[in-house]
Amino acid sequence: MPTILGQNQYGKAENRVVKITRDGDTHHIKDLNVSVALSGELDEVHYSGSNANVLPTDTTKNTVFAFAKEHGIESAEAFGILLARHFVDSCAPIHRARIRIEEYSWERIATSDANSQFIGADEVQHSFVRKGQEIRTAQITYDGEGIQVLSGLKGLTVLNSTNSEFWGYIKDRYTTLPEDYDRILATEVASVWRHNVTGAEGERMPNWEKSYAQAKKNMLHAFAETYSLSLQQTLYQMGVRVINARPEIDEIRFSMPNKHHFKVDLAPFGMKNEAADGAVYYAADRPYGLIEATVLRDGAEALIPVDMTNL
Ligand SMILES: O=c1[nH]c(=O)c2[nH]c(=O)[nH]c2[nH]1
Repeated sequence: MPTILGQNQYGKAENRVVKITRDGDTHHIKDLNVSVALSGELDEVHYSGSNANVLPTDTTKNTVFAFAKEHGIESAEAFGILLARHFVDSCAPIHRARIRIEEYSWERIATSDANSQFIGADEVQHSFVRKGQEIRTAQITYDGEGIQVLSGLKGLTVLNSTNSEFWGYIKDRYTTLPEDYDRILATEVASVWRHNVTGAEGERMPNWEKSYAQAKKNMLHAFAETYSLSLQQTLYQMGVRVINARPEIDEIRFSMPNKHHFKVDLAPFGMKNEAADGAVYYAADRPYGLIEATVLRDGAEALIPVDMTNL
């Protein structure tokens, strides 16, 4: 049976690069997990084993670390753009580069303790505690012409202890869920948004750090401020808020598990357990409802993949 090679890509995955920048005694930290995937004229290495067009994955790893030293890491997005352009523009057989980045954030340890050896300082300039909140993500793809920048986050867990209802749904012979007029709404937000940059010569890039902070802030505010009749409605409002607030973002997709909190039946113990009185809930971890949707600026093209598990 004749066979042919299909889609293929290669590169070094999960390069854990930590860059410290010193500003006098004040240190700054960038902590990234960078994965490189290259594609192009790579049929021969699969068919005959000829490595003539192969830039070793080991070299792609070295490039990540060397670029961190040479250029610094201003933001995950800016670093990813530099790398993607480098691989495609400097290596003829490579036609496309995809750089995926996870960023772990750190905050300074505050020491207002009188016994601290760092007298007078509220924060130790070189001591950090890992932030337990979300992981920031970025994916940059470059094909020699256009650039696509997807930014995002995952693991951002949020909860509203009221202002959420769920009722009026279809009821068939298998429906047992009681209608709820005051429930907990909790989810772990995973989101990816697309910037309307093209990579054209002379194009002004967004301030990536500010754009990220504002996108996150807007989605959190929308989560808190939406009186919710369903998680779907809340999700849509979160997307609307980001698109309306950030002109550089044209598309945003969310994957949000409904982290169910069920009121425990305390009737056997002669106790009422109502939301209005402050209830006790059982936090179930699975199964969970999984609510996913994209929100687009009117006229924008939907380009974020439906399955964003690996983004
Ligand atoms: O916000 C919700 N959306 C649903 O589609 C759904 N389905 C369900 O059982 N509970 C919920 N909650």
